Amino acid sequence: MTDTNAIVAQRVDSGTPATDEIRALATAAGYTIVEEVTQVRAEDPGTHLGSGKVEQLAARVTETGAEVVIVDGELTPSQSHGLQESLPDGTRVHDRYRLVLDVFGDQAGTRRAQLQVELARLRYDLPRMRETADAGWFNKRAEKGSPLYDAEDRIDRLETKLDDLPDPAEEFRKRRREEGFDLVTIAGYTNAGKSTLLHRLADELTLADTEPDHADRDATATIENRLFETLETTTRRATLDGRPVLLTDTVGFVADLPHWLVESFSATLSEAAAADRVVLVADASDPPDELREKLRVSLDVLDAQDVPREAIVTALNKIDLLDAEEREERLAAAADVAPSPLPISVQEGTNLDRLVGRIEDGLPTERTTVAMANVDEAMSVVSWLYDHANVADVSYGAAGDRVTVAFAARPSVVERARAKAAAVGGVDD
Ligand SMILES: Nc1nc2c(ncn2[C@@H]2O[C@H](COP(=O)(O)OP(=O)(O)OP(=O)(O)O)[C@@H](O)[C@H]2O)c(=O)[nH]1
Ligand SMILES: [Mg+2]
Repeated sequence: MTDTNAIVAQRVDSGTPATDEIRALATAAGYTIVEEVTQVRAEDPGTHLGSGKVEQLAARVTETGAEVVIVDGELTPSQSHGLQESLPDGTRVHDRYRLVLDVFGDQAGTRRAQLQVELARLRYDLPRMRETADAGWFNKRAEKGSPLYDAEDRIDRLETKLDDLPDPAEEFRKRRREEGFDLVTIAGYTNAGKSTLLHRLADELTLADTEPDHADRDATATIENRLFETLETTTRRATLDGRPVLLTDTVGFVADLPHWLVESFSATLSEAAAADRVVLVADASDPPDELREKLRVSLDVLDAQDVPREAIVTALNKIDLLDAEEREERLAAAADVAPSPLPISVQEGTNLDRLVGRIEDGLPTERTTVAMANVDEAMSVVSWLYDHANVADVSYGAAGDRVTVAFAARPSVVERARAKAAAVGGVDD
């Protein structure tokens, strides 16, 4: 964490400036905010803020001794440069994306996350380096040892390194999948309640939790630190209506997250692609337009990962914060972009049974029967099936010498049931 004084600057086209979110982000990145400067006007192509406002900002930087100016928005490389030139020497200018990268950087706990953040930073810095490079320097960019060459070279090497780096969590999931577990991934914007949902569902564990809780953060974290709380995927075992699944929590998306940044965290997104079901969690307490937009972006990201739409269950969380009219309004807004969104409150447990039902609906099942000789051991197979499958019917044939069980279960359970039946004298049906 840095301990640096910063001024927050925000420009809005119209309406009223609101700096809560950018302040929370800046604080999470370790900055002490000593001042804020806001403006309502059209964007200035050269310096983002209007020239009068930039002068005022420069004066405030001098008076407060702030080292950094944080602009709540995306600055083009030339705007960054233009703004920097207008501020006292040595003032650093960060935009919203740079800040997000700082927060990610501070919280990156594993080697993989650190490399991903470094890669994202370089992808962000590269066009800005090109912008500030003088012509002579720019022309030499192909030469080894020049900053641009080094940055491009490092990007290439980081991409290769990340491809080659074994991911223990991925290995774990792969193994479990081979053992026949269904995979359910929880995705969505930061702060939507994904981790809360994971814990809620995983709390209903009936089997021992086999994986260390590696990515859970300090429960005493301050409210500011809740943004991007999850930077590593966490997988827990959960039992949904008697069916064991692996539930994976993922890194939250952020508003206006540019694509290159999303791609830098594609390891987390590939979790979504590998899953049987994706629960897309949205914060229903966001204003309707924002809710709709966040869902749209989330669905785009999932589309880009080739997640089929049928595999997605959309949940509108935190409805405990809304009255009946607001709920209707949010549901209508969400339904514009995502089919049949389900209103839930993880905190109060509202509609979680319906959510579990919808998750289950899409999991692969096979309907079949096994038949066995009616011997004592056959009864233990029948009771095993009651524990692991959805048993529709048990019948004993006319002569009472055979047992036939009709059931539905995921393919791996079917396979195991067949093996068990064969071991106690299975007969062809
Ligand atoms: N009112 C209300 N708050 C909730 C509910 N579910 C979660 N929250 C709160 O929302 C905040 C964010 O929850 P998290 O579970 O950390 O969100 P997340 O989606 O994992 O966020 P990132 O890890 O940052 O992506 C926390 O303060 C939760 O207590 C809910 O149903 N109602
Ligand atoms: Mg989380």
